[in-house]
Amino acid sequence: MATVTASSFASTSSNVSYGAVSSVSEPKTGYKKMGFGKQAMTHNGLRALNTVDELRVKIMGNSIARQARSKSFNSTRTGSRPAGTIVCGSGMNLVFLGTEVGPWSKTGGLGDVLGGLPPAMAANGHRVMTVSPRYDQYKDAWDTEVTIEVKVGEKTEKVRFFHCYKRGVDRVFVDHPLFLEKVWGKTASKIYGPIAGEDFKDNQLRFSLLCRAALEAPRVLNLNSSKYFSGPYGEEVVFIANDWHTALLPCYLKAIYQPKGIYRSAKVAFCIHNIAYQGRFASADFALLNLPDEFKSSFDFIDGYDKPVKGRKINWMKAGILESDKVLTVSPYYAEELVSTVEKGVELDNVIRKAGILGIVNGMDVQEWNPLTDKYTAAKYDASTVTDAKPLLKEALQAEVGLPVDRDIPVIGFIGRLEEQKGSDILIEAIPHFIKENVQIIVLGTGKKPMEKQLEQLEIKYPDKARGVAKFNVPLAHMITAGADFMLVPSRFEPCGLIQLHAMRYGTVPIVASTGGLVDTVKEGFTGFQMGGFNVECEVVDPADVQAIATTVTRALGTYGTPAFTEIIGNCMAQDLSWKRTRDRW
Ligand SMILES: Nc1ncnc2c1ncn2[C@@H]1O[C@H](COP(=O)(O)OP(=O)(O)O[C@H]2O[C@H](CO)[C@@H](O)[C@H](O)[C@H]2O)[C@@H](O)[C@H]1O
Ligand SMILES: OC[C@H]1O[C@H](O[C@H]2[C@H](O)[C@@H](O)[C@@H](O[C@H]3[C@H](O)[C@@H](O)[C@@H](O)O[C@@H]3CO)O[C@@H]2CO)[C@H](O)[C@@H](O)[C@@H]1O
Repeated sequence: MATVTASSFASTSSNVSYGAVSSVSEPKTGYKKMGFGKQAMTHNGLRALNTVDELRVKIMGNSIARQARSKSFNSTRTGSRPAGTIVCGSGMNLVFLGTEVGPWSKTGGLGDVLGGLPPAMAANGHRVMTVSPRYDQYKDAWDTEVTIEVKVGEKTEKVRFFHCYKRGVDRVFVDHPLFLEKVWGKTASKIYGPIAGEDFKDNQLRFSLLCRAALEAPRVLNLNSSKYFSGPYGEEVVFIANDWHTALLPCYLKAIYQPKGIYRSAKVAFCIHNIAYQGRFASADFALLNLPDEFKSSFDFIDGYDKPVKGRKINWMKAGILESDKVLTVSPYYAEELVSTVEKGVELDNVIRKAGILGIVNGMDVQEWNPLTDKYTAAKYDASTVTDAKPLLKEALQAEVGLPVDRDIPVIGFIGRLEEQKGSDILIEAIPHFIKENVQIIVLGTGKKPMEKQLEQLEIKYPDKARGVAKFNVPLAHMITAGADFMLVPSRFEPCGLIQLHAMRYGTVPIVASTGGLVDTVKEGFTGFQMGGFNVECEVVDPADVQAIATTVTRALGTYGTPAFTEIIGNCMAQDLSWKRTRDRW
């Protein structure tokens, strides 16, 4: 069988060539007609397929090509492959769909996963594409000049695809004013709404368009990105839809494509990164989605809340769960939690129980988060030099945020979106209980305005001890991860959490709430400190949780500078936290 090794991708830079395109007319495609026009693009790297039939011929050819390839991979490598056949390596054609894809767009961990997991899957021999919105004029992604037309709401929208090839992955960006003109690159804050907590009114249309485009991309983009794969991905595809924004993909697949004989064997995996965001809307909005009535029951949902309307509504995530072939989430413990109670499953526990769920713990992007090469930190280090580097990095961090510079004071960091999930409100109440210790604390986050205000108060209340930075600041996130001694993760719930993974790789000891992936990834006394589970009610700050933070922080500070602390740092840094660890399960 053909195998593609990680190292063969490691050095692969993009060899996508779009050639001379100036005189090429645009292929206008209309799904309604199921034809893609006859104007094939003549540039080297990419052309639009002429007809659906042509696509089918290619796919049939592909299975023949695959049989031949299993006899001799070398002949494929040396270029004897017939032009236009799809080469799938030994793996599958994977198409990840998400609203965030790092480093191009990110408000949090979803962007990290869509950034880091696909290259790991590519290195495992799969052909991998990600599809996400083009929120900015990305300087590294080129116009494929392939356009399609899709029905969104009551209108037919023209969508254009941009593309680049990085780390073995075809990164496809969906270009439409609903994304770029709304967001203009402000992807840390404006992907979902004008401000945190407020959604764009047309989000259903935006994400409907995204799902429609994602179903077209594997068919219409004739990608020749690497020497291992060529031609369109075709129909033998596994889609990996991520979170509620992508829940329409399995629905459109079943409603629009499969009845026409297209994507017959395609499968959809639906990955839940956060059950807290489900996409609940008024029932009447079902009409916007352009789905047949038989899908209504998958969306139908009743809750006791008035938002966005009282009582009966539609729930995108529910439909994503029910209409997909496989439901995944980002850690085994979170998978258990989701089906354990109504509260932890956020009223979808019964639906998930019915569908079944598999939890696979997240990996982290060890390329972006590497203490030996980190472009944002002043000293580079690994496990053998961590004790020398940490004091320098700590001093740089203290100076950066304006705290007294003193390498002997243990520093605690916090990084996260300021939502109830992350427990920053509990932390704020806990700080007075431990701030009298020899300690400094630096809190970085953006999100809900009242929580940002709480952060900004820290400096006023504890000028020599605490700083709150209400900004989305990637360099500072790296500096905190490297320069702090402890990383506090006081989440009410945490599907997986990447902060603690980043921290451990940098020899920064995590102090975590015992929930979700924090349970799976941080071992009490070995790689960090567990605080116990917190009250998941978001409206209250439970005094017991405040106390748990204070007690555990004091306990952790007690180990600072001891051989036990050094051992924990060593244990943290000795782990393989990369996607390699979990990609086989995926
Ligand atoms: N102000 C700021 N400035 C700079 N960087 C910031 C920042 N605030 C957050 N970040 C970054 O955003 C990422 C946060 O990732 P997490 O996985 O911890 O949480 P999130 O809740 O967003 O993700 C959800 O999805 C992921 C992926 O599945 C799950 O791990 C997680 O549990 C789930 O809640 C980190 O890379 C962090 O550095
Ligand atoms: O990567 C970080 C997270 O990004 C996603 O979460 C976003 C969510 O999907 C959006 O719907 C929106 O959430 C807002 C929600 O819709 C609104 O009703 C209100 O409750 O405020 C929410 C926050 O603004 O923004 C979320 C990001 O902030 C992704 O779904 C998560 O898995 C990721 O954790």
